[in-house]
Amino acid sequence: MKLFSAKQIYKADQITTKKQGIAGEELMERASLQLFNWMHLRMQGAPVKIHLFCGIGNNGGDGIALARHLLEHGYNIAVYVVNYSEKRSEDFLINLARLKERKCWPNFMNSDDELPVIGKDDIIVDGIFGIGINRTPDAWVIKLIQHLNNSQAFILSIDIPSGLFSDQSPKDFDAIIKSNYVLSFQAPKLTFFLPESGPYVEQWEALDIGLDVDYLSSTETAYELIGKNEVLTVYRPREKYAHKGTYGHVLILGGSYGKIGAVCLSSKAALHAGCGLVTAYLPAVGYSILQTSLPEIMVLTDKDEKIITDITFEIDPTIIGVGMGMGTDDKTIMAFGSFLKSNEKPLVLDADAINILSKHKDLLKHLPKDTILTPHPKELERLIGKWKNDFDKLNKVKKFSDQHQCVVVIKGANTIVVQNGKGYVNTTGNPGMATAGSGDVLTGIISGLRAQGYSALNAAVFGVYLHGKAGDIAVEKTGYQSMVATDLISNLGNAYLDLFQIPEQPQPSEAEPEAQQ
Ligand SMILES: NC(=O)C1=CN([C@@H]2O[C@H](COP(=O)(O)OP(=O)(O)OC[C@H]3O[C@@H](n4cnc5c(N)ncnc54)[C@H](O)[C@@H]3O)[C@@H](O)[C@H]2O)[C@@H](O)CC1
Ligand SMILES: Nc1ncnc2c1ncn2[C@@H]1O[C@H](COP(=O)(O)OP(=O)(O)O)[C@@H](O)[C@H]1O
Ligand SMILES: [K+]
Repeated sequence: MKLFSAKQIYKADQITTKKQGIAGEELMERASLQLFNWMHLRMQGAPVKIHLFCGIGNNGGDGIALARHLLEHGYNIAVYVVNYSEKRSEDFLINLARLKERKCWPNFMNSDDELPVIGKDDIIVDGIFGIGINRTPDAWVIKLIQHLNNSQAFILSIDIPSGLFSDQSPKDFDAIIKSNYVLSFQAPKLTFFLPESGPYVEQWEALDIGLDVDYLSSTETAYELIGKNEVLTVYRPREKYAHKGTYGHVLILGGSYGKIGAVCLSSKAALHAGCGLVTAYLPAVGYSILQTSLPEIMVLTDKDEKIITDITFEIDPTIIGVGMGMGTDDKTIMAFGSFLKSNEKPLVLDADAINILSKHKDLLKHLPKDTILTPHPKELERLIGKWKNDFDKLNKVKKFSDQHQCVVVIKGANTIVVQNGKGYVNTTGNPGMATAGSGDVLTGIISGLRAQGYSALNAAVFGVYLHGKAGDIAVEKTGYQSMVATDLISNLGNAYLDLFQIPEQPQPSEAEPEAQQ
Protein backbone atom coordinates (compact mmCIF):
# COMPACT_ATOMS: atom_id res chain seq x y z
CA MET A 1 0.00 0.00 0.00
CA LYS A 2 1.40 3.36 -0.96
CA LEU A 3 2.04 5.93 1.76
CA PHE A 4 1.29 9.27 0.14
CA SER A 5 2.75 12.55 1.34
CA ALA A 6 0.41 15.40 2.30
CA LYS A 7 1.39 17.16 -0.93
CA GLN A 8 0.36 14.12 -2.97
CA ILE A 9 -2.98 13.84 -1.12
CA TYR A 10 -3.75 17.50 -1.86
CA LYS A 11 -2.88 16.87 -5.49
CA ALA A 12 -5.12 13.77 -5.57
CA ASP A 13 -7.87 15.88 -4.05
CA GLN A 14 -7.48 18.50 -6.78
CA ILE A 15 -7.36 16.01 -9.65
CA THR A 16 -10.35 14.10 -8.27
CA THR A 17 -12.63 17.11 -7.98
CA LYS A 18 -11.60 18.26 -11.46
CA LYS A 19 -11.94 14.87 -13.19
CA GLN A 20 -15.15 13.90 -11.44
CA GLY A 21 -16.59 17.40 -11.85
CA ILE A 22 -17.43 17.73 -8.17
CA ALA A 23 -16.90 20.53 -5.66
CA GLY A 24 -14.59 20.14 -2.66
CA GLU A 25 -17.57 20.04 -0.34
CA GLU A 26 -18.89 16.99 -2.21
CA LEU A 27 -15.64 15.19 -1.51
CA MET A 28 -15.99 16.28 2.11
CA GLU A 29 -19.52 14.90 2.11
CA ARG A 30 -18.20 11.55 0.84
CA ALA A 31 -15.53 11.54 3.51
CA SER A 32 -17.97 12.39 6.28
CA LEU A 33 -20.44 9.75 5.10
CA GLN A 34 -17.66 7.16 5.28
CA LEU A 35 -16.87 8.30 8.81
CA PHE A 36 -20.54 8.18 9.73
CA ASN A 37 -21.09 4.71 8.26
CA TRP A 38 -18.09 3.42 10.16
CA MET A 39 -19.44 4.76 13.46
CA HIS A 40 -23.07 3.86 12.81
CA LEU A 41 -22.20 0.25 11.95
CA ARG A 42 -20.50 -0.13 15.31
CA MET A 43 -22.73 2.03 17.50
CA GLN A 44 -26.14 1.08 16.07
CA GLY A 45 -27.75 4.16 17.54
CA ALA A 46 -26.34 3.72 21.07
CA PRO A 47 -27.06 6.81 23.21
CA VAL A 48 -23.43 7.34 24.22
CA LYS A 49 -22.38 10.98 24.39
CA ILE A 50 -20.25 11.93 21.38
CA HIS A 51 -18.14 15.10 21.67
CA LEU A 52 -16.98 16.37 18.29
CA PHE A 53 -14.03 18.78 18.43
CA CYS A 54 -13.66 20.51 15.08
CA GLY A 55 -10.99 22.92 13.89
CA ILE A 56 -11.61 25.53 11.23
CA GLY A 57 -9.90 23.80 8.30
CA ASN A 58 -11.14 20.90 6.21
CA ASN A 59 -10.47 18.39 8.97
CA GLY A 60 -12.85 20.42 11.10
CA GLY A 61 -15.21 20.55 8.11
CA ASP A 62 -15.23 16.73 8.04
CA GLY A 63 -16.09 16.75 11.73
CA ILE A 64 -18.91 19.25 11.31
CA ALA A 65 -20.36 17.27 8.38
CA LEU A 66 -20.11 14.08 10.46
CA ALA A 67 -21.94 15.85 13.29
CA ARG A 68 -24.85 16.55 10.90
CA HIS A 69 -25.14 12.87 9.93
CA LEU A 70 -24.99 11.79 13.56
CA LEU A 71 -27.62 14.37 14.49
CA GLU A 72 -29.93 13.21 11.71
CA HIS A 73 -29.69 9.67 13.05
CA GLY A 74 -30.56 10.69 16.58
CA TYR A 75 -27.14 10.40 18.19
CA ASN A 76 -26.36 12.26 21.39
CA ILE A 77 -23.81 14.83 20.23
CA ALA A 78 -22.04 17.95 21.44
CA VAL A 79 -20.14 19.97 18.85
CA TYR A 80 -17.22 22.29 19.64
CA VAL A 81 -15.50 24.55 17.16
CA VAL A 82 -11.88 24.98 18.21
CA ASN A 83 -11.47 28.51 16.99
CA TYR A 84 -7.70 28.65 16.59
CA SER A 85 -7.70 30.91 13.53
CA GLU A 86 -9.89 33.31 11.62
CA LYS A 87 -9.01 31.64 8.32
CA ARG A 88 -11.92 29.21 8.10
CA SER A 89 -12.00 26.97 5.07
CA GLU A 90 -14.81 27.39 2.59
CA ASP A 91 -16.05 23.83 2.97
CA PHE A 92 -15.94 24.12 6.75
CA LEU A 93 -18.20 27.19 6.49
CA ILE A 94 -20.63 25.43 4.13
CA ASN A 95 -20.97 22.58 6.60
CA LEU A 96 -21.22 24.87 9.60
CA ALA A 97 -24.17 26.61 7.92
CA ARG A 98 -25.80 23.25 7.21
CA LEU A 99 -25.48 22.24 10.82
CA LYS A 100 -26.97 25.52 12.02
CA GLU A 101 -29.86 25.07 9.57
CA ARG A 102 -30.64 21.95 11.58
CA LYS A 103 -30.70 23.99 14.76
CA CYS A 104 -27.50 22.57 16.11
CA TRP A 105 -25.32 25.31 17.61
CA PRO A 106 -21.72 24.39 18.24
CA ASN A 107 -19.81 25.73 21.24
CA PHE A 108 -17.19 28.10 19.86
CA MET A 109 -14.09 27.60 21.97
CA ASN A 110 -11.54 30.36 22.35
CA SER A 111 -8.43 30.77 24.44
CA ASP A 112 -10.21 31.86 27.63
CA ASP A 113 -13.02 29.28 27.57
CA GLU A 114 -13.42 26.64 30.23
CA LEU A 115 -12.60 23.12 29.22
CA PRO A 116 -15.70 20.97 28.71
CA VAL A 117 -16.49 18.08 31.05
CA ILE A 118 -15.99 14.71 29.37
CA GLY A 119 -17.03 11.42 30.90
CA LYS A 120 -14.69 8.46 30.62
CA ASP A 121 -17.39 6.46 28.84
CA ASP A 122 -18.01 9.20 26.27
CA ILE A 123 -16.60 9.24 22.76
CA ILE A 124 -14.44 12.04 21.42
CA VAL A 125 -14.22 12.72 17.69
CA ASP A 126 -11.00 14.52 16.98
CA GLY A 127 -11.26 16.83 13.98
CA ILE A 128 -9.09 19.66 15.26
CA PHE A 129 -6.18 19.48 12.83
CA GLY A 130 -5.69 17.33 9.77
CA ILE A 131 -2.75 17.06 7.41
CA GLY A 132 -2.77 20.86 7.03
CA ILE A 133 -1.13 21.51 10.38
CA ASN A 134 2.01 23.57 9.77
CA ARG A 135 3.14 24.78 13.18
CA THR A 136 2.78 23.96 16.86
CA PRO A 137 -0.72 24.86 18.09
CA ASP A 138 -1.29 27.77 20.49
CA ALA A 139 -0.93 27.09 24.21
CA TRP A 140 -4.68 26.98 24.87
CA VAL A 141 -5.20 24.42 22.09
CA ILE A 142 -2.42 22.30 23.58
CA LYS A 143 -4.21 22.53 26.94
CA LEU A 144 -7.41 21.32 25.28
CA ILE A 145 -5.55 18.45 23.60
CA GLN A 146 -4.10 17.38 26.95
CA HIS A 147 -7.53 17.64 28.53
CA LEU A 148 -8.94 15.31 25.86
CA ASN A 149 -6.02 12.91 26.28
CA ASN A 150 -6.58 12.82 30.04
CA SER A 151 -10.33 12.26 29.78
CA GLN A 152 -9.99 8.46 29.38
CA ALA A 153 -12.75 8.67 26.78
CA PHE A 154 -12.33 6.74 23.51
CA ILE A 155 -10.78 9.07 20.93
CA LEU A 156 -11.58 8.61 17.26
CA SER A 157 -9.41 10.80 15.05
CA ILE A 158 -10.39 11.98 11.63
CA ASP A 159 -7.60 11.36 9.09
CA ILE A 160 -4.70 11.84 11.54
CA PRO A 161 -4.38 12.48 15.29
CA SER A 162 -4.53 16.26 15.66
CA GLY A 163 -1.07 17.67 16.24
CA LEU A 164 0.79 14.99 14.26
CA PHE A 165 2.44 16.19 11.07
CA SER A 166 2.13 13.73 8.21
CA ASP A 167 5.61 14.30 6.77
CA GLN A 168 7.72 15.65 9.59
CA SER A 169 8.31 15.08 13.26
CA PRO A 170 6.25 17.01 15.80
CA LYS A 171 8.14 19.57 17.86
CA ASP A 172 5.92 19.42 20.93
CA PHE A 173 4.80 15.97 21.98
CA ASP A 174 2.28 17.42 24.46
CA ALA A 175 0.43 18.93 21.52
CA ILE A 176 -0.73 15.65 20.00
CA ILE A 177 -3.98 13.76 20.42
CA LYS A 178 -3.40 10.21 21.65
CA SER A 179 -5.80 8.46 19.41
CA ASN A 180 -7.46 5.11 20.04
CA TYR A 181 -8.55 4.79 16.44
CA VAL A 182 -7.67 6.79 13.36
CA LEU A 183 -9.85 6.73 10.26
CA SER A 184 -7.42 7.91 7.64
CA PHE A 185 -8.60 8.98 4.22
CA GLN A 186 -7.52 6.73 1.36
CA ALA A 187 -4.25 5.59 2.96
CA PRO A 188 -2.48 5.81 6.31
CA LYS A 189 0.36 8.29 6.77
CA LEU A 190 4.04 7.38 7.21
CA THR A 191 4.09 9.07 10.61
CA PHE A 192 1.74 6.37 12.01
CA PHE A 193 4.58 3.85 11.77
CA LEU A 194 7.56 5.67 13.26
CA PRO A 195 8.82 5.13 16.81
CA GLU A 196 8.28 8.74 17.99
CA SER A 197 4.85 9.39 16.48
CA GLY A 198 3.50 5.82 16.17
CA PRO A 199 2.45 5.64 19.86
CA TYR A 200 -0.20 8.31 19.13
CA VAL A 201 -2.01 5.85 16.86
CA GLU A 202 -3.33 2.81 18.69
CA GLN A 203 -5.20 1.48 15.67
CA TRP A 204 -5.88 2.80 12.19
CA GLU A 205 -8.00 2.04 9.20
CA ALA A 206 -8.00 3.56 5.72
CA LEU A 207 -11.32 4.81 4.35
CA ASP A 208 -11.70 4.87 0.59
CA ILE A 209 -13.13 8.25 -0.37
CA GLY A 210 -12.90 7.62 -4.10
CA LEU A 211 -9.85 9.72 -4.95
CA ASP A 212 -8.80 9.45 -8.59
CA VAL A 213 -7.57 5.90 -9.18
CA ASP A 214 -5.31 6.81 -12.11
CA TYR A 215 -3.49 9.38 -10.05
CA LEU A 216 -3.14 7.04 -7.08
CA SER A 217 -1.86 4.13 -9.12
CA SER A 218 0.57 6.10 -11.27
CA THR A 219 2.08 8.17 -8.47
CA GLU A 220 5.37 6.94 -7.03
CA THR A 221 5.60 7.32 -3.28
CA ALA A 222 8.72 7.56 -1.14
CA TYR A 223 7.34 4.91 1.23
CA GLU A 224 5.28 1.79 0.88
CA LEU A 225 3.48 -0.25 3.53
CA ILE A 226 4.27 -3.96 3.30
CA GLY A 227 1.59 -6.53 4.05
CA LYS A 228 0.67 -9.94 2.66
CA ASN A 229 -0.45 -8.61 -0.73
CA GLU A 230 2.86 -6.91 -1.31
CA VAL A 231 5.05 -9.89 -0.39
CA LEU A 232 2.97 -12.34 -2.41
CA THR A 233 4.11 -10.52 -5.54
CA VAL A 234 7.75 -11.37 -4.80
CA TYR A 235 7.27 -14.92 -3.47
CA ARG A 236 9.16 -17.55 -5.51
CA PRO A 237 7.41 -20.91 -5.66
CA ARG A 238 9.37 -24.13 -5.14
CA GLU A 239 10.12 -26.06 -8.34
CA LYS A 240 9.15 -29.73 -8.61
CA TYR A 241 12.49 -30.81 -10.14
CA ALA A 242 14.56 -28.71 -7.80
CA HIS A 243 17.41 -30.15 -5.72
CA LYS A 244 19.20 -28.64 -2.79
CA GLY A 245 21.70 -26.98 -5.10
CA THR A 246 18.85 -24.97 -6.60
CA TYR A 247 18.26 -23.08 -3.40
CA GLY A 248 21.73 -21.92 -2.59
CA HIS A 249 24.32 -22.31 0.12
CA VAL A 250 24.42 -19.89 3.05
CA LEU A 251 27.59 -19.35 5.04
CA ILE A 252 26.93 -17.93 8.50
CA LEU A 253 30.04 -16.37 9.93
CA GLY A 254 30.26 -15.23 13.53
CA GLY A 255 30.29 -16.28 17.15
CA SER A 256 32.78 -15.96 19.97
CA TYR A 257 33.21 -17.68 23.34
CA GLY A 258 29.85 -17.41 25.13
CA LYS A 259 28.04 -16.26 22.01
CA ILE A 260 27.88 -19.37 19.87
CA GLY A 261 24.09 -19.36 20.25
CA ALA A 262 23.83 -16.39 17.89
CA VAL A 263 25.37 -18.48 15.09
CA CYS A 264 23.09 -21.41 15.92
CA LEU A 265 20.03 -19.18 15.63
CA SER A 266 21.05 -17.59 12.35
CA SER A 267 22.10 -20.89 10.77
CA LYS A 268 18.91 -22.66 11.76
CA ALA A 269 16.76 -19.74 10.58
CA ALA A 270 18.50 -19.72 7.20
CA LEU A 271 17.70 -23.39 6.72
CA HIS A 272 14.08 -22.93 7.79
CA ALA A 273 13.79 -20.00 5.37
CA GLY A 274 14.33 -22.56 2.63
CA CYS A 275 17.92 -22.42 1.42
CA GLY A 276 19.52 -25.68 0.28
CA LEU A 277 22.64 -25.80 2.46
CA VAL A 278 24.03 -23.97 5.45
CA THR A 279 27.58 -23.91 6.72
CA ALA A 280 28.51 -22.15 9.93
CA TYR A 281 31.99 -20.67 10.34
CA LEU A 282 32.90 -20.02 13.95
CA PRO A 283 35.67 -20.25 16.59
CA ALA A 284 36.73 -23.78 17.45
CA VAL A 285 34.83 -23.72 20.75
CA GLY A 286 31.58 -23.76 18.78
CA TYR A 287 32.24 -26.96 16.88
CA SER A 288 30.57 -29.51 19.17
CA ILE A 289 27.82 -27.11 20.12
CA LEU A 290 26.77 -26.65 16.53
CA GLN A 291 27.22 -30.25 15.43
CA THR A 292 25.23 -31.48 18.39
CA SER A 293 22.40 -29.00 18.29
CA LEU A 294 21.94 -28.64 14.53
CA PRO A 295 22.69 -31.87 12.63
CA GLU A 296 21.59 -30.41 9.28
CA ILE A 297 24.28 -27.75 9.37
CA MET A 298 27.92 -28.11 8.29
CA VAL A 299 30.64 -26.50 10.36
CA LEU A 300 33.98 -24.85 9.66
CA THR A 301 36.10 -23.57 12.49
CA ASP A 302 38.68 -20.88 13.01
CA LYS A 303 42.02 -22.05 14.37
CA ASP A 304 41.42 -19.90 17.44
CA GLU A 305 39.40 -21.43 20.21
CA LYS A 306 37.43 -18.36 21.28
CA ILE A 307 37.29 -15.77 18.52
CA ILE A 308 37.46 -15.45 14.78
CA THR A 309 40.99 -14.57 13.67
CA ASP A 310 41.17 -15.66 10.06
CA ILE A 311 38.34 -15.86 7.56
CA THR A 312 39.38 -18.26 4.84
CA PHE A 313 37.46 -21.23 3.51
CA GLU A 314 37.35 -23.53 0.54
CA ILE A 315 33.61 -23.78 0.06
CA ASP A 316 31.72 -21.72 -2.48
CA PRO A 317 28.73 -20.19 -0.71
CA THR A 318 26.00 -18.31 -2.56
CA ILE A 319 25.78 -15.69 0.13
CA ILE A 320 27.44 -14.91 3.46
CA GLY A 321 25.78 -13.63 6.64
CA VAL A 322 28.32 -12.09 9.02
CA GLY A 323 28.56 -10.60 12.47
CA MET A 324 26.24 -12.35 14.94
CA GLY A 325 27.97 -12.73 18.32
CA MET A 326 31.29 -12.19 16.56
CA GLY A 327 32.82 -9.65 18.97
CA THR A 328 35.17 -6.83 18.06
CA ASP A 329 38.54 -8.15 19.15
CA ASP A 330 41.40 -6.54 17.20
CA LYS A 331 42.22 -9.88 15.58
CA THR A 332 38.61 -10.29 14.49
CA ILE A 333 38.61 -6.77 13.06
CA MET A 334 41.75 -7.58 11.07
CA ALA A 335 40.27 -10.84 9.81
CA PHE A 336 36.99 -9.19 8.84
CA GLY A 337 38.85 -6.35 7.08
CA SER A 338 40.95 -8.66 4.95
CA PHE A 339 37.93 -10.86 4.24
CA LEU A 340 36.02 -7.81 2.92
CA LYS A 341 38.89 -6.79 0.68
CA SER A 342 38.96 -10.12 -1.13
CA ASN A 343 35.30 -11.16 -0.89
CA GLU A 344 33.04 -11.00 -3.92
CA LYS A 345 30.01 -12.83 -2.54
CA PRO A 346 26.77 -11.07 -1.61
CA LEU A 347 26.68 -10.17 2.06
CA VAL A 348 24.19 -9.73 4.88
CA LEU A 349 25.85 -7.85 7.74
CA ASP A 350 24.56 -7.69 11.30
CA ALA A 351 25.64 -6.88 14.84
CA ASP A 352 29.46 -6.79 15.23
CA ALA A 353 30.06 -6.68 11.48
CA ILE A 354 28.16 -3.37 11.57
CA ASN A 355 29.95 -2.26 14.72
CA ILE A 356 33.32 -2.87 13.05
CA LEU A 357 32.26 -0.96 9.93
CA SER A 358 31.14 1.93 12.14
CA LYS A 359 34.60 2.22 13.66
CA HIS A 360 36.46 1.55 10.42
CA LYS A 361 34.52 3.48 7.80
CA ASP A 362 37.30 2.92 5.27
CA LEU A 363 36.06 -0.67 5.00
CA LEU A 364 32.69 0.47 3.65
CA LYS A 365 34.15 0.87 0.20
CA HIS A 366 34.75 -2.87 0.04
CA LEU A 367 31.11 -3.81 0.46
CA PRO A 368 29.78 -5.51 -2.65
CA LYS A 369 26.83 -3.73 -4.27
CA ASP A 370 23.51 -4.65 -2.66
CA THR A 371 24.98 -5.67 0.68
CA ILE A 372 22.19 -5.88 3.26
CA LEU A 373 22.84 -4.30 6.67
CA THR A 374 20.46 -5.08 9.54
CA PRO A 375 21.22 -2.66 12.39
CA HIS A 376 19.16 -2.30 15.56
CA PRO A 377 18.80 1.33 16.73
CA LYS A 378 22.12 1.48 18.61
CA GLU A 379 24.05 -0.14 15.76
CA LEU A 380 22.41 2.25 13.33
CA GLU A 381 23.44 5.23 15.42
CA ARG A 382 27.03 4.00 15.44
CA LEU A 383 26.88 3.61 11.68
CA ILE A 384 25.24 6.87 10.57
CA GLY A 385 25.59 9.10 13.65
CA LYS A 386 22.91 10.63 15.86
CA TRP A 387 19.69 11.87 14.30
CA LYS A 388 17.44 14.72 15.36
CA ASN A 389 14.19 12.84 14.86
CA ASP A 390 12.67 9.94 12.92
CA PHE A 391 12.42 11.81 9.63
CA ASP A 392 16.02 12.96 9.93
CA LYS A 393 16.98 9.34 10.60
CA LEU A 394 15.18 8.16 7.45
CA ASN A 395 16.89 10.81 5.34
CA LYS A 396 20.28 9.90 6.78
CA VAL A 397 19.69 6.21 6.07
CA LYS A 398 18.61 6.96 2.50
CA LYS A 399 21.78 8.97 2.00
CA PHE A 400 23.93 6.20 3.48
CA SER A 401 22.24 3.54 1.36
CA ASP A 402 22.72 5.60 -1.83
CA GLN A 403 26.32 6.35 -0.99
CA HIS A 404 27.23 2.73 -0.36
CA GLN A 405 24.73 1.15 -2.75
CA CYS A 406 23.38 -1.05 -0.01
CA VAL A 407 20.08 -2.09 1.54
CA VAL A 408 19.58 -0.91 5.13
CA VAL A 409 17.08 -2.67 7.37
CA ILE A 410 16.11 -0.26 10.16
CA LYS A 411 14.93 -2.74 12.79
CA GLY A 412 12.22 -1.89 15.27
CA ALA A 413 8.48 -2.11 15.83
CA ASN A 414 7.80 -1.25 12.20
CA THR A 415 11.02 -2.27 10.54
CA ILE A 416 11.77 -0.13 7.48
CA VAL A 417 13.87 -1.45 4.60
CA VAL A 418 15.61 1.27 2.59
CA GLN A 419 17.10 1.11 -0.88
CA ASN A 420 17.34 3.52 -3.81
CA GLY A 421 15.69 6.35 -1.91
CA LYS A 422 12.61 4.33 -1.07
CA GLY A 423 11.40 2.95 2.28
CA TYR A 424 9.37 -0.25 2.76
CA VAL A 425 7.49 -0.21 6.06
CA ASN A 426 6.73 -3.60 7.57
CA THR A 427 3.40 -4.32 9.25
CA THR A 428 4.02 -7.66 10.96
CA GLY A 429 5.67 -8.29 14.32
CA ASN A 430 4.96 -7.52 17.95
CA PRO A 431 6.70 -6.51 21.20
CA GLY A 432 7.21 -10.18 22.13
CA MET A 433 10.02 -10.04 19.58
CA ALA A 434 12.00 -7.60 21.71
CA THR A 435 13.99 -10.58 23.01
CA ALA A 436 17.56 -11.86 22.82
CA GLY A 437 18.48 -13.39 19.49
CA SER A 438 15.48 -12.33 17.44
CA GLY A 439 17.77 -10.18 15.29
CA ASP A 440 20.06 -13.18 14.70
CA VAL A 441 17.04 -15.07 13.42
CA LEU A 442 16.22 -12.23 11.04
CA THR A 443 19.75 -12.25 9.58
CA GLY A 444 19.43 -15.98 9.02
CA ILE A 445 16.06 -15.63 7.29
CA ILE A 446 17.25 -12.84 4.99
CA SER A 447 20.43 -14.80 4.15
CA GLY A 448 18.34 -17.90 3.45
CA LEU A 449 16.11 -15.98 1.05
CA ARG A 450 18.99 -14.25 -0.70
CA ALA A 451 20.59 -17.69 -1.30
CA GLN A 452 17.39 -18.84 -3.01
CA GLY A 453 17.69 -16.13 -5.62
CA TYR A 454 15.65 -13.30 -4.14
CA SER A 455 17.12 -9.88 -4.94
CA ALA A 456 18.68 -8.05 -2.01
CA LEU A 457 15.67 -5.78 -1.65
CA ASN A 458 13.11 -8.57 -1.93
CA ALA A 459 15.04 -10.80 0.48
CA ALA A 460 15.11 -7.98 3.04
CA VAL A 461 11.47 -6.94 2.62
CA PHE A 462 10.12 -10.51 2.49
CA GLY A 463 12.44 -11.67 5.29
CA VAL A 464 11.32 -8.90 7.61
CA TYR A 465 7.68 -9.70 6.81
CA LEU A 466 8.09 -13.45 7.46
CA HIS A 467 10.07 -12.85 10.65
CA GLY A 468 7.29 -10.59 12.00
CA LYS A 469 4.54 -12.96 10.87
CA ALA A 470 6.29 -15.88 12.59
CA GLY A 471 6.30 -13.70 15.73
CA ASP A 472 2.62 -12.91 15.34
CA ILE A 473 1.76 -16.59 15.02
CA ALA A 474 4.08 -17.59 17.87
CA VAL A 475 2.64 -15.05 20.28
CA GLU A 476 -0.76 -16.74 20.14
CA LYS A 477 0.76 -19.65 22.03
CA THR A 478 3.55 -18.06 24.03
CA GLY A 479 2.19 -14.65 25.01
CA TYR A 480 4.42 -11.59 24.65
CA GLN A 481 6.61 -12.16 27.68
CA SER A 482 7.47 -15.80 27.09
CA MET A 483 8.34 -15.60 23.42
CA VAL A 484 11.96 -16.47 22.65
CA ALA A 485 13.91 -16.27 19.43
CA THR A 486 13.63 -20.02 18.78
CA ASP A 487 9.83 -19.63 18.67
CA LEU A 488 10.31 -17.41 15.61
CA ILE A 489 12.21 -20.18 13.82
CA SER A 490 9.63 -22.81 14.83
CA ASN A 491 6.88 -20.69 13.31
CA LEU A 492 8.59 -19.73 10.09
CA GLY A 493 6.83 -22.59 8.33
CA ASN A 494 3.49 -21.32 9.58
CA ALA A 495 4.38 -17.85 8.33
CA TYR A 496 4.94 -19.33 4.84
CA LEU A 497 1.68 -21.29 5.03
CA ASP A 498 -0.20 -18.18 6.13
CA LEU A 499 0.72 -16.49 2.84
CA PHE A 500 -1.72 -18.76 1.04
CA GLN A 501 -4.45 -18.94 3.63
CA ILE A 502 -7.67 -17.45 2.38
CA PRO A 503 -9.40 -15.34 5.02
CA GLU A 504 -12.45 -17.06 6.50
CA GLN A 505 -15.61 -16.24 4.55
CA PRO A 506 -18.75 -15.31 6.49
CA GLN A 507 -21.08 -18.32 6.70
CA PRO A 508 -24.59 -17.83 5.26
CA SER A 509 -27.01 -17.59 8.17
CA GLU A 510 -30.09 -19.76 8.61
CA ALA A 511 -32.21 -16.69 8.07
CA GLU A 512 -31.01 -16.54 4.48
CA PRO A 513 -31.69 -20.05 3.10
CA GLU A 514 -31.41 -18.98 -0.53
CA ALA A 515 -27.83 -17.84 0.10
CA GLN A 516 -26.91 -21.42 1.07
CA GLN A 517 -27.12 -22.71 -2.51
N1 LIG B 1 -8.35 14.42 -0.23
C1 LIG B 1 -8.58 14.20 1.02
O1 LIG B 1 -7.98 13.33 1.60
C2 LIG B 1 -9.59 14.99 1.75
C3 LIG B 1 -9.21 15.61 2.92
N2 LIG B 1 -10.09 16.15 3.74
C4 LIG B 1 -9.68 16.71 5.02
O2 LIG B 1 -8.91 17.86 4.86
C5 LIG B 1 -7.88 17.87 5.82
C6 LIG B 1 -6.85 18.86 5.43
O3 LIG B 1 -7.49 20.10 5.48
P1 LIG B 1 -6.76 21.48 5.60
O4 LIG B 1 -5.76 21.61 4.53
O5 LIG B 1 -7.79 22.51 5.70
O6 LIG B 1 -5.96 21.35 6.94
P2 LIG B 1 -6.46 21.25 8.46
O7 LIG B 1 -7.83 20.83 8.61
O8 LIG B 1 -5.41 20.51 9.13
O9 LIG B 1 -6.49 22.78 8.86
C7 LIG B 1 -5.52 23.45 9.40
C8 LIG B 1 -5.71 24.90 9.03
O10 LIG B 1 -5.20 25.67 10.07
C9 LIG B 1 -4.01 26.32 9.72
N3 LIG B 1 -3.05 25.88 10.71
C10 LIG B 1 -2.14 24.90 10.58
N4 LIG B 1 -1.48 24.72 11.73
C11 LIG B 1 -2.01 25.61 12.60
C12 LIG B 1 -1.74 25.92 13.94
N5 LIG B 1 -0.80 25.29 14.63
N6 LIG B 1 -2.46 26.87 14.54
C13 LIG B 1 -3.42 27.51 13.88
N7 LIG B 1 -3.71 27.27 12.60
C14 LIG B 1 -3.01 26.34 11.96
C15 LIG B 1 -3.65 25.84 8.33
O11 LIG B 1 -3.13 26.93 7.60
C16 LIG B 1 -4.97 25.31 7.80
O12 LIG B 1 -5.67 26.34 7.17
C17 LIG B 1 -7.48 16.42 5.84
O13 LIG B 1 -6.74 16.08 6.97
C18 LIG B 1 -8.83 15.75 5.81
O14 LIG B 1 -9.37 15.63 7.10
C19 LIG B 1 -11.54 15.97 3.52
O15 LIG B 1 -12.17 17.19 3.57
C20 LIG B 1 -11.92 15.20 2.28
C21 LIG B 1 -10.93 15.14 1.22
N1 LIG C 1 8.34 -3.99 19.64
C1 LIG C 1 8.68 -4.72 18.56
N2 LIG C 1 7.77 -4.97 17.61
C2 LIG C 1 8.11 -5.69 16.51
N3 LIG C 1 9.34 -6.20 16.29
C3 LIG C 1 10.28 -5.97 17.20
C4 LIG C 1 10.01 -5.23 18.38
N4 LIG C 1 11.15 -5.17 19.09
C5 LIG C 1 12.09 -5.84 18.41
N5 LIG C 1 11.57 -6.33 17.27
C6 LIG C 1 12.31 -7.07 16.23
O1 LIG C 1 13.17 -8.01 16.83
C7 LIG C 1 14.47 -7.97 16.24
C8 LIG C 1 15.48 -7.54 17.31
O2 LIG C 1 16.76 -7.49 16.75
P1 LIG C 1 18.06 -7.22 17.61
O3 LIG C 1 17.86 -6.05 18.50
O4 LIG C 1 19.20 -7.19 16.66
O5 LIG C 1 18.12 -8.51 18.51
P2 LIG C 1 19.35 -9.44 18.91
O6 LIG C 1 20.59 -8.60 18.83
O7 LIG C 1 19.07 -9.89 20.31
O8 LIG C 1 19.35 -10.58 17.96
C9 LIG C 1 14.36 -6.99 15.08
O9 LIG C 1 14.06 -7.68 13.90
C10 LIG C 1 13.21 -6.09 15.48
O10 LIG C 1 12.56 -5.52 14.37
K1 LIG D 1 -7.69 15.03 13.32
